Amino acid sequence: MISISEAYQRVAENSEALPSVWKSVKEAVSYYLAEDVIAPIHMPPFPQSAMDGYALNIHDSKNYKVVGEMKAGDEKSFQLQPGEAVRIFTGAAVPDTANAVIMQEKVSENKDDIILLNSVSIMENIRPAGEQIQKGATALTKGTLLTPAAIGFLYSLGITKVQVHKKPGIAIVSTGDELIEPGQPLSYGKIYESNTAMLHSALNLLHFNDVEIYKVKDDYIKTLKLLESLINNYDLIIITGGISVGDYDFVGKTLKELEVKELFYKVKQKPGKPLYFGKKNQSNIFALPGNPAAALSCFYIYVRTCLELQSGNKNYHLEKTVAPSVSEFIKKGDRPQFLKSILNEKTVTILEGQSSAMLQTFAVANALVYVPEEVNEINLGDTVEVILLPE
Ligand SMILES: Nc1nc2c(c(=O)[nH]1)N[C@H]1C(S)=C(S)[C@@H](COP(=O)(O)OP(=O)(O)OC[C@H]3O[C@@H](n4cnc5c(N)ncnc54)[C@H](O)[C@@H]3O)O[C@H]1N2
Ligand code: MOO
Repeated sequence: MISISEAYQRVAENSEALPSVWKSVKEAVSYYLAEDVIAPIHMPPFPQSAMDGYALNIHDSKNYKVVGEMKAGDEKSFQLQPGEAVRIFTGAAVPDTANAVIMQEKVSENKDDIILLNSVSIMENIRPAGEQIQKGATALTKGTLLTPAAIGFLYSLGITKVQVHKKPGIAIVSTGDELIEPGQPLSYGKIYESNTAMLHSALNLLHFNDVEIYKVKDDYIKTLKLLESLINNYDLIIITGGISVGDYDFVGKTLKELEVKELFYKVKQKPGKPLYFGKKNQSNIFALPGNPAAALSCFYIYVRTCLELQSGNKNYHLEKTVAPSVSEFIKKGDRPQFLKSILNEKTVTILEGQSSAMLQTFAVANALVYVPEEVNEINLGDTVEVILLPE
């Protein structure tokens, strides 16, 4: 049995960024750039007016003659002499012969001329060509997360395709003879299968949408055949259940039979002791405990880390904070523990019902309090480490 930090490190060391693929920018939100993006144009592409007003060729007097009009999109050009102005609107190209734009609120307008009510400074309200970025400069660097703002920026440069790290293709596998689909009648000894829907929704929440779901009975041959068909066809395989030591727990045995390289099996933690992580060729494989709350805890701590690193989020780390506890807790046993909790602005509440079979508590939690091995109890006001959950 290895420690949490050792297990975490093995996940981090064995989750390489996936190869780059070309992706349409409009579908690239939440992807990470695999290459620097170079600006193909100046932005703005021309000197641009930041205001509705008048573009001026400045001279000594406050009177200007208005010789024409430029609205956004106009392709006209004007040769302004000192003392001449054009009526101009926000976003329009400022004539090269103008050296300031004055807001219309700061002039008195007559028929063909204007009088400035304020002084004006050179380049006022003109966004020079390339002010935001120059043609040939690096617009976004490799490793950048493509947010909606980044998508907009790329489009503003006319870029419609980028190289991003592929996101993992993911298979979720549920195992167990006791599992019934919701919608079917529940017979004695059976429970509704909930882990695949839970993990699928956690993946979607984190922007991993290339997911397929498989279900298999507690049957050695069927499990072997299914896992054999998935290995090499998915970047990440997440199995739930059947990883403990029972006679009908076939996951570990079949992974061994399929020559998956075991990176660890069993972590000194609660919940999630029988967590397994392995690798074969391009496939990373997690076997999560079947107990739903244990499966989800392991997902947030270990599987998510693997997914983020595979996606090129090389600076990923668990989001943590510290907060004073407003609950008491006595730890049984010596395994470090992750406790379903509610973190608010100032304090953290450790919830009742921490069993790894219970999801009711998890359903209202937004954080996990981490209780290290050497800590046996948490008292009111103790500062505790808190891992934030995605919402
Ligand atoms: N002798 C020992 N027994 C157990 C040990 C141990 O060290 N020695 N470890 C216990 C711990 S800790 C855990 S956690 C569980 C993990 O067992 P498995 O991963 O083999 O999971 P299963 O036995 O298949 O299922 C456990 C539990 O979860 C329910 N389950 C499974 N899959 C689903 C699903 N898709 N949806 C909803 N619920 C599911 C299943 O019905 C069981 O109740 O092992 C302990 N045993
Ligand atoms: O790991 Mo188990 O989740 O302790 O019940």
